[in-house]
Amino acid sequence: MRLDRGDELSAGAAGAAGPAPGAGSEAPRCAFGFVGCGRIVTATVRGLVASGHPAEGIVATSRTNAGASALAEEQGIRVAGGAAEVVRFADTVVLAVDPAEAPGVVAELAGTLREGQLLVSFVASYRLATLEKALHGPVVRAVPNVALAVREGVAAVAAGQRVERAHWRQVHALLGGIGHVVVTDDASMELVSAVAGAGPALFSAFGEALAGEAVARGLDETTAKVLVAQSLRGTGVLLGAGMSLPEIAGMVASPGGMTRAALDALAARDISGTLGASVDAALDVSHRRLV
Ligand SMILES: NC(=O)C1=CN([C@@H]2O[C@H](COP(=O)(O)OP(=O)(O)OC[C@H]3O[C@@H](n4cnc5c(N)ncnc54)[C@H](O)[C@@H]3O)[C@@H](O)[C@H]2O)C=CC1
Ligand SMILES: O=C(O)[C@@H]1CCC=N1
Repeated sequence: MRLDRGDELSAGAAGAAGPAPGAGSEAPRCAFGFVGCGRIVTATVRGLVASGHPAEGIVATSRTNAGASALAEEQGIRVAGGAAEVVRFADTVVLAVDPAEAPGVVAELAGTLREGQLLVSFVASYRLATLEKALHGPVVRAVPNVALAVREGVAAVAAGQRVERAHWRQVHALLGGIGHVVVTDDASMELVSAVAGAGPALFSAFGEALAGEAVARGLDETTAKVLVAQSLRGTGVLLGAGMSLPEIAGMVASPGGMTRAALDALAARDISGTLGASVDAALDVSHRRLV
């Protein structure tokens, strides 16, 4: 639902709280406000709500508000009439628009953020220094991934110079319950995006290729996909149980057995070179659009 009046926020169909349009002039404060409401924000909000965060404490806006309204229908969050309204009602503002849109949105936000109000940017290829120069306030750059949706995400974060202890608490409130938070520096963020932001897509592509090879050799497609998907999932659970990647490989590969032969074939065909080309391709895009 889009609001008609700038001082009110609406709750989606699944949300219980929030002033009805036409009621009072002050909406309850929202812990998190999202400017941009696409794939990564959907993942973040699903994770937050699944972890018990009240949906009425989340507000979002998107270009036409189609994305924000869809997420409001699904999760019960509030929809704001635009970026300025998100800033007005949220304690922490999260910027998650396309990189090409970010400079314009940041210029719009520059005049509206309150003194000391934290902005967390998920925008790829958008340097911390550029954000700080435009906003003159506390800013954190974060590279999350979509596994936040199931509270198994990872997010690397780099903090600007005006970030204080209280802001770190806000960052942990946003990301700490839905993913592993790794503190890093801005210079590492392009690489982080290439391996972890893109990570779920890369592992999915690897699984698709593996299943495809089984199908090409005669296994039916459904069976192949189930086998590979569950192998991928099980590997993740083993990692979560504390095993390292080499330990998992070592537990599978019997000396002189099938897995050892399979791993050797991968190494002989330069799996590192293949993945290196993938990382380089991602970095190339990132560096070309870096601002
Ligand atoms: N999808 C992912 O796994 C990850 C994405 N990111 C970054 O997060 C940002 C968002 O990514 P996605 O959610 O995948 O993109 P998306 O294309 O799914 O969503 C972009 C959202 O921004 C909104 N938007 C665009 N221009 C706007 C404007 N001027 N004002 C308000 N809203 C506007 C769109 O309406 C849409 O809701 C990008 O910068 C991306 O690089 C970072 C890490 C992971
Ligand atoms: O594909 C992209 O450009 C963004 C950054 C990392 C994940 N998604």
